[in-house]
Amino acid sequence: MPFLEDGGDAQAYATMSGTLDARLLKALSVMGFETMTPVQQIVLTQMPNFQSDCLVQAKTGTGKTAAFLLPCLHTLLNTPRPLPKGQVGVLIISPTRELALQIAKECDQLTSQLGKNRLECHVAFGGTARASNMSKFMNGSPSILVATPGRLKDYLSERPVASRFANIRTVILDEADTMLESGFLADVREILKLLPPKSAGWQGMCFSATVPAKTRDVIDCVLAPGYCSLSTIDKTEPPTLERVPQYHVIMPSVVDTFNTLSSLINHELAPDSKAIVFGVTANMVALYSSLFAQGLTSLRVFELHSRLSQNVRTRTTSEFKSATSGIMFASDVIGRGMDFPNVDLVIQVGLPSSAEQYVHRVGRTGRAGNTGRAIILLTQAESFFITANRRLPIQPHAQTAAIVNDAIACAPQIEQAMYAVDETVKQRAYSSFLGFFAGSGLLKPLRMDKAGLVRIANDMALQGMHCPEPPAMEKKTIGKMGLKGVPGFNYSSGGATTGAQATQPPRRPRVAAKEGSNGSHDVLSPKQGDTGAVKKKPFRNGRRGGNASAGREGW
Ligand SMILES: Nc1ncnc2c1ncn2[C@@H]1O[C@H](COP(=O)(O)OP(=O)(O)OP(=O)(O)O)[C@@H](O)[C@H]1O
Repeated sequence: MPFLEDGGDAQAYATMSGTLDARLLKALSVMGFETMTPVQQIVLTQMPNFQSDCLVQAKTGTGKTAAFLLPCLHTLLNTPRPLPKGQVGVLIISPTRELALQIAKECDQLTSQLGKNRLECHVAFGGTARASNMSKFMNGSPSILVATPGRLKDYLSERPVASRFANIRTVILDEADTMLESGFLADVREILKLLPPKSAGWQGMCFSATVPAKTRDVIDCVLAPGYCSLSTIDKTEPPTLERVPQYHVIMPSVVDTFNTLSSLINHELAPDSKAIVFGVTANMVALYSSLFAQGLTSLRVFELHSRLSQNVRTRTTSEFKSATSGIMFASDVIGRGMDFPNVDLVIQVGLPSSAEQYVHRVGRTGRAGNTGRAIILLTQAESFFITANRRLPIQPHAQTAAIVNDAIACAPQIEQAMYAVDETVKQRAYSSFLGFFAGSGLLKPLRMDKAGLVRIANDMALQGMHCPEPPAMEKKTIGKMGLKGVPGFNYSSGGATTGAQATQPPRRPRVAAKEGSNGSHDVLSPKQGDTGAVKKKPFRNGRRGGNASAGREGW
């Protein structure tokens, strides 16, 4: 299918005959890739040569994976210095496990026509058995490795494994802006120290939809001076795809989240829809998913976040990829790069970690030339995100009033469904909500003190989750969140709650808050062998950093 974002003539892959390896061209044809996407075209026709260092920027969902795989695979297949057996020639570093698997799959498809000269592509990421994976790697002939930073660092710390990289030809950072953010940068630097030096001549490639100015400072970790910079993005355009109209729905407070989300889903989704709903923390996502699985939607409910086992994550990813309809409640583990075909709607509940993350999440729809819609559901207090990011083309949802009104009618059904949700799920969601806010740096710009945060969390638990009392919290956990001594908690002592100590009477809050899993958005924790944690600062100009309009009464 030709897919050019802005119209114009798509160049056929057939025109690359003689330039691109014939076996790769055959594989592209088998995959149904007849014409190049703009990023593929710019890389394959404008890079000085296929071995050049490059920084490539293109919008989400426009085919960056093939754009970085094709030049390096061509080089591997046509080099006068064939790769010694067992040596890794191409290393792709990806921020998430799911993305690593997706890239490896596309690589296998592109190398499917090599016959007995096939190139082995291996993956390495956390959450899987280290020993058996490593022995598979050591006993195989991996020419290509797709890895997440944590597990890769771990692999490289073993000398026999590191020796497999002595002939490395290309190092690729996918989602380069994430890989070069503070949470990951240390890992990336560490990995580069364990690889042959840049002076050994390997090619560096950095691909991303967004390249914030600050990441350019560190890009020289991977790219040699004078690298080629390519972009298919017109700087005057909004950073998301034009074909994805984007809307906001503003609800009064966080207590209204569940009813309003239900109303929004009723308004937006048809029986054949395929949608992703992003929540801010893994445990909030788990709550949405448990709630909506109580018969609130006729669509099949999928759940994906870091608190699930890797087996479940992998199975869910593959099932949602092939599903023709369904609703996936997800955290940022799939916020970037993941390609789920035919997603027609993306809903974001609460604040994304940054404007860039907002853009990446929107990019889960409207992919490969398809259409899609994106909606962000915020509380009144969180609506500063819209004004702080005017460059994002987010319009008020035309049916906001009806959606917010109909939320009231959804209340009885939500209440019933909430009773059926496991108390542990609610407790974890409550705790993650507190943890996120307490550690987010958002309290100050929202003019909310710690006692106010606990009050709002309790309101959400009592009125939103219909808990009989605020979920019990261990003193130790409260201390870790920096909330020691803050009134309003229902302390547990080794599992038993002492509810009388601090339960507040149910009270309709004037405002709301949002989320967090142990104080963090659910983006790849280095502990899970995935990525670095998101840095949490208040928003400003698209990044967290504070905003004058954020401090509404009630926060
Ligand atoms: N030349 C092509 N012709 C048809 N389909 C293509 C072509 N190139 C890529 N695709 C399809 O487009 C979709 C998006 O590709 P891909 O996942 O590589 O995008 P991306 O730019 O890496 O996205 P993100 O920024 O979200 O990481 C995939 O389903 C892929 O199979």
